[in-house]
Amino acid sequence: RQTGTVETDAEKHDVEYLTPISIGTPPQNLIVDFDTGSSDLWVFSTEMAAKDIKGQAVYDPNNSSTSEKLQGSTWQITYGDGSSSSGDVYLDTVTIGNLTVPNQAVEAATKVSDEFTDDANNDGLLGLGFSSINTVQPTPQNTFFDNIKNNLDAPLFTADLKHGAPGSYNFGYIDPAAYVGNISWTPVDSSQGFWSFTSPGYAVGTEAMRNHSISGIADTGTTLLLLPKSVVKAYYEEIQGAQYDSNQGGYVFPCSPTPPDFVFGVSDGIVTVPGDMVSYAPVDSANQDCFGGIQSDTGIGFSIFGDVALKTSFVVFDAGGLQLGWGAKN
Ligand SMILES: CSC[C@H](NC(=O)[C@H](Cc1ccccc1)OC(=O)N1CCC(N)CC1)C(=O)N[C@@H](CC1CCCCC1)[C@@H](O)Cn1ccccc1=O
Repeated sequence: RQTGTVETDAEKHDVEYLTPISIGTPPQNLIVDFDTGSSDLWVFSTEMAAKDIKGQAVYDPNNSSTSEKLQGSTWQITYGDGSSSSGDVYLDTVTIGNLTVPNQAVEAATKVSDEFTDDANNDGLLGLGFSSINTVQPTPQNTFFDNIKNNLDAPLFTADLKHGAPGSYNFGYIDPAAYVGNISWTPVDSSQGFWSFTSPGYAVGTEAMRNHSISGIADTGTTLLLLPKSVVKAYYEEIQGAQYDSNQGGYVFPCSPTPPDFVFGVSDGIVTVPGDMVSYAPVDSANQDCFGGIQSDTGIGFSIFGDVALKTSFVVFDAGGLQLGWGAKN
């Protein structure tokens, strides 16, 4: 039985959290985005056109004595923000921290959309969703976590993302030093391949909780907290000068004073997103107006508890108990 831990770095404005992994023999080091909202491990590779690579590290299967091509297998993925990638598949050794999976499906990109080419810091994605939504054809492949979970002390991983500071992903154990008080547990519906749960209600600032079920997914790969239009409207109504800015594609408000906290329920507990974390980022160099970290989930079909919500807490993704645990950070 094993456990493992790896540090993840917050990019500017916590826009994404990037984590080092190594692939192949000898190990090739890449830095990727751990995404609990998807289930493919794909990386920039030597099979891509040179013009699509701008600063990223690439995986070279020919330079790994343990790589084995999964003949006839291909993959193609499109994300909620419209970005996409596709390619073919190798089995190879993948190591995260001190944990190694010898025959992990590594999806080598042959094509990526401009959003990925333009994100020089990100060499690929490591999906931590359920393997049922892996895109490899003809046979979907297991995620790193699914491959290793039976060798872990416990079939779970935790995300401890921080505001503007390195955080950590732990595998197989709950670090008691990472949280205070009790963890609030809520059941997960994995039928769509996501870490889906239903929050019983929310509150704006110091107001009383409103009974309003919000069904969504815990998604480390999404930057913002995307909620139902009615909830978002109720929140921004409490901020002087807040308005929907179609140019920015979301609600914008004066960066000061600090906006009210946003509180959402998790079964018998609550999670508080501090107002200063709701001011996602200044929209102009004058730093007058800020783009909101809480925006609408219109068109997605469910809410997304992205990094703005996750970085407030110590979050346990428990595949054994099929439950999510939210703990107050230490
Ligand atoms: C409505 S899901 C939007 C969400 N993509 C984001 O959150 C991007 C992340 C980002 C950050 C920095 C550079 C590039 C991209 O960031 C913004 O969209 N931002 C940040 C900056 C803000 N100014 C505007 C809003 C999204 O597709 N996530 C997926 C994983 C992403 C894909 C892009 C690369 C990073 C990981 C994924 O879990 C979302 N999923 C969740 C469930 C089902 C399908 C699905 O696909």
